[in-house]
Amino acid sequence: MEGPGSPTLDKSGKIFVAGHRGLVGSAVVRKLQHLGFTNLILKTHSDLDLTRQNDVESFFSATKPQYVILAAAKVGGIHANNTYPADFIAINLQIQTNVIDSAYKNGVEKLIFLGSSCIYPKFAPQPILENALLTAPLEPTNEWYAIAKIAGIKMCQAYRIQFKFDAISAMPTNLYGPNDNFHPENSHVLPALMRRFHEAKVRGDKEVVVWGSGSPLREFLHVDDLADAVVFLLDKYSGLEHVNVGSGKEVTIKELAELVKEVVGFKGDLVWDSSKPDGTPRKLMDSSKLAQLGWTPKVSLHDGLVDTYKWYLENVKQ
Ligand SMILES: NC(=O)C1=CN([C@@H]2O[C@H](COP(=O)(O)OP(=O)(O)OC[C@H]3O[C@@H](n4cnc5c(N)ncnc54)[C@H](OP(=O)(O)O)[C@@H]3O)[C@@H](O)[C@H]2O)C=CC1
Ligand SMILES: C[C@H]1O[C@H](OP(=O)(O)OP(=O)(O)OC[C@H]2O[C@@H](n3cnc4c(=O)[nH]c(N)nc43)[C@H](O)[C@@H]2O)[C@@H](O)[C@@H](O)C1=O
Repeated sequence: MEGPGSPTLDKSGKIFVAGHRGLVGSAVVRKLQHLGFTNLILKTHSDLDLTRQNDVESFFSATKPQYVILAAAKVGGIHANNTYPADFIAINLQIQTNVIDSAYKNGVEKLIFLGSSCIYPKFAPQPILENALLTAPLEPTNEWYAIAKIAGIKMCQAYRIQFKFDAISAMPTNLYGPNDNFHPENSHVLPALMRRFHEAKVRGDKEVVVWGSGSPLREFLHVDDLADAVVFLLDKYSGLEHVNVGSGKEVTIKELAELVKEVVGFKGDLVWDSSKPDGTPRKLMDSSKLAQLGWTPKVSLHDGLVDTYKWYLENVKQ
């Protein structure tokens, strides 16, 4: 699944993929390896804790990467964001500040920072254009994470303006795929439901509980598409403004739950737990800027779900 044209990036150049064992980082590594990049710098969280400024500075000064893909972050679904606000703001601010600053100081040629569609106002006009940023209040369940991500965008812009550092930002929509987090409470909706339906099918349960009202709309993108877009932007884009990365297709949570149920093969009923938050009612991004640059997604939600469930069966289930 490749974007148009082969990247002009130096395939033997050192690329530091921060967060390479996560959903996004692992997909980026697969993509880079497929394209023939040979010099990937990969450090686990225990090898290098990116919240520790001195360690990050020593790492950059010793390795001098040419490119940086910043996919390490404190990430989670609506419950995790709502329950651990201090972690979501502090860890993300620390990681991104350390990495962006050290990358600049150590001569990195290009850096891409990953934000999220939750940076936009809760009631932003839909589909959401890049210029909706900072025009109205955020969704309260994830404002701490969103504020950190907005600070990351602004830090890339500030370093570009003051130091001519080629740091860009991509704003992905809700992602899913291999190496997602399938934690029962702290994950995002899609992996949470896949696991819950699978376990209910195995146990022969009659019902599965789904959170909220089912009415919120979400836009989902397969992580292989996102990885393709990240490499595309690293290669082709050097602007001040962040770039939305979405599929352009949205479903209600009820429609998503029905789709996951079908793919997993669970035959029982859905029960809605209205004590759980819905979060933002709708967050469909306008990704026409990326389309005009020459990139469009390829993986349909149905095919992506089939692919992810196959991965889940082979890698996660007990
Ligand atoms: N998943 C999604 O739906 C979306 C994700 N994004 C963005 O994409 C990026 C990647 O997210 P995703 O892949 O889903 O997240 P994951 O949680 O799957 O991966 C995050 C990675 O970061 C690493 N990490 C976390 N803290 C540290 C640290 N202190 N030092 C070193 N490594 C650390 C984790 O390692 P370990 O597990 O060992 O801690 C993990 O490998 C994030 O910036 C996120 O905001 C944007 C929109 C949607
Ligand atoms: C990517 C994005 O992800 C987060 O925002 P979110 O889109 O609201 O995240 P979510 O995937 O957790 O929920 C989507 C919807 O789905 C409903 N829902 C039903 N049942 C389950 C369920 O079982 N688990 C979860 N998590 N949600 C469920 C849930 O109630 C909500 O209405 C941000 O915090 C932030 O991290 C961010 O940027």
